[in-house]
Amino acid sequence: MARDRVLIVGAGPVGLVAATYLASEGIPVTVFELSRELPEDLRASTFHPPTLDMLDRFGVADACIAQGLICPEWQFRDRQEGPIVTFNLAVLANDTRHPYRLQCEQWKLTRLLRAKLEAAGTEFIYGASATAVEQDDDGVTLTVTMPDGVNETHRGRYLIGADGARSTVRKSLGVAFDGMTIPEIYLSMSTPHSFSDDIGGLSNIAYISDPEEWAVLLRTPTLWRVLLPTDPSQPEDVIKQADAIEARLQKLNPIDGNYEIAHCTAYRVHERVAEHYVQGRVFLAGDAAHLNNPLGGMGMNGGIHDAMNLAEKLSDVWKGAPLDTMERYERQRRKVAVETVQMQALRNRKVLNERDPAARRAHHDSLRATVRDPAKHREYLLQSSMIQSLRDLDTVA
Ligand SMILES: O=C(O)CCc1cccc(O)c1
Repeated sequence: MARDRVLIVGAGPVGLVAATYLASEGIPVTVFELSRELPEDLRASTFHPPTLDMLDRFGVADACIAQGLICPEWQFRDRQEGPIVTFNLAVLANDTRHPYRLQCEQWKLTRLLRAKLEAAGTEFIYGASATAVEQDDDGVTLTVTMPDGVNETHRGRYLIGADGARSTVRKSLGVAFDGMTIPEIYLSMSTPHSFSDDIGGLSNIAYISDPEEWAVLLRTPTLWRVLLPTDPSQPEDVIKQADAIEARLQKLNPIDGNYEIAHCTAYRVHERVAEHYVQGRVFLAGDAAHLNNPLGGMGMNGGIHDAMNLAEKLSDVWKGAPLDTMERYERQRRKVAVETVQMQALRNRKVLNERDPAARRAHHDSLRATVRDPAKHREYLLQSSMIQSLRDLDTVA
């Protein structure tokens, strides 16, 4: 007999949001995490308005807001021309309870959710490296290798793979993950240096276009994050060399003295969507199901939206709805990944590094016209804040 529970692989925001939803419905959950502790590194830090609205359900939105930075504005700038437009999320006041972007490190959310789950008696198994998933008519069997090298098997009624881009769950199901790798390496850094002290009128979130080297500047409660595209033919250790980083930051924003670098990573970026999100009793969510470039901060948010949609339907299934209810999860959320998130992320990258001066000018003019017109301004922000994609879900059978 299957142990009567849902197994969740991955204790990132996606896995823990799904776990919290299910636990709040009285459904027993076991969470498996590869690391020995919840990771505290700097990953996603942007929370869009509807994600905060969702987190309200668990009583954690206010605690994230208290630990984060409320950003009602974000900017599009150009390295040569300076500010092009400033979007103001206050125009969404009637569309969301949180008309702003919140900059808050994702680990603050996972800590809050874990505390809630632990208080509710949810089982966490750390250091568990998932190696295989099998299923039969009664349930699923997850095999994990523990830090001492011992293999364990765990049974459950259903399994959620929220185990990230290299998802073992997805691989174990043999689900294709087609798409492409972007021909750039992204160099992501953080520094305590305050860019807004040097650059007049700089918003806390700024996308800066340039035909040679676009940039993103993003402020978190304690640091500024900088994202730069990098030639992929260079080895990672060369890209991350201190003097190379210093030269690039000085070119972006010259200062006296050197930049202090708190954190630096270089990563390859993929645009991929899993062929299936649902295979019998096993479901994929977040990066395990879809990957896109980070421009626009849609990765973690989209993953949390997956987790809410999935958990709501799985909760119905647990209470007696047919298993094929889950197929609609795939139809709805896969469509969002392909038709909205991926398209938007690719467009964001294209406009940042547009080389044709006429096309660049046309884009800047179109942004200015959008911000000038209140209806267009709101419509643009409904899209970029991921509200519209949630509203459109109802149109999917
Ligand atoms: O657009 C966003 O919200 C995230 C873009 C970004 C900024 C800084 C570092 C990084 O890895 C991504």
